[in-house]
Amino acid sequence: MSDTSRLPEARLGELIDSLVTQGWYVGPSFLPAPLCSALHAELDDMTERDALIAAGIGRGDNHHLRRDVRGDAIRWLDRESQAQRRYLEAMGDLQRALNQALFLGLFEYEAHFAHYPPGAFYRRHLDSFRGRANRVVSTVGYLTPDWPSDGGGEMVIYSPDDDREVARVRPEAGTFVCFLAETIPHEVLPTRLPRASIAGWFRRNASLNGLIDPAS
Ligand SMILES: O=C(O)CCC(=O)C(=O)O
Ligand SMILES: [Fe+2]
Repeated sequence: MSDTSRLPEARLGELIDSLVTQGWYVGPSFLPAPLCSALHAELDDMTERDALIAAGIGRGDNHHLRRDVRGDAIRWLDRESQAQRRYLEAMGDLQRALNQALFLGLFEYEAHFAHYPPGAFYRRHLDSFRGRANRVVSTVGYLTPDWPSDGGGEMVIYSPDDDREVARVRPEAGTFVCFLAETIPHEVLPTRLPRASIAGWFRRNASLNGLIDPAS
């Protein structure tokens, strides 16, 4: 893996402009290729070792499995590998850039690996409900190289205003997507191939029923 995981200033600027004007950003070749392949190898290894857990929906007591809604298996990043630390460092750069440009007051980032086996999908949803949770900005980094055009598994982004499809993203290694968690509906179409990604969220400190920043 190369030495640096720093994100180029120009790409960060492009991302911020796009978030401001349309609420979402899609950046092909945004993440360094050596970093993606190290993370991909790590996720493959976790899949083989059965170290992933079926993803659910909802938070806290409301958490439950819904295979009719989402079919991925996940594992939260824990800084155990150099590749994870580099990815999180890059997200730290992004967090600083977002806070400086947009005064979002983001204070924390949480992220999980996600493996979608063939046939899996994630129905249309929002990552955060208005006025409830504290996820402000969503990110997805894709890890599978040479994704074919008939591989399925695209991420579809919808307009918050009129529900029209505004983007369809092939989950190709290096591509990075970022959007406003409370307003941008999106979904993952059924994938034909095993699909590898890291989904993450920048959070703002939120107070709920007198609890500061309740656990997710
Ligand atoms: O993997 C993707 O393209 C999106 C995943 C997603 O929407 C989520 O995990 O909330
Ligand atoms: Fe999502």
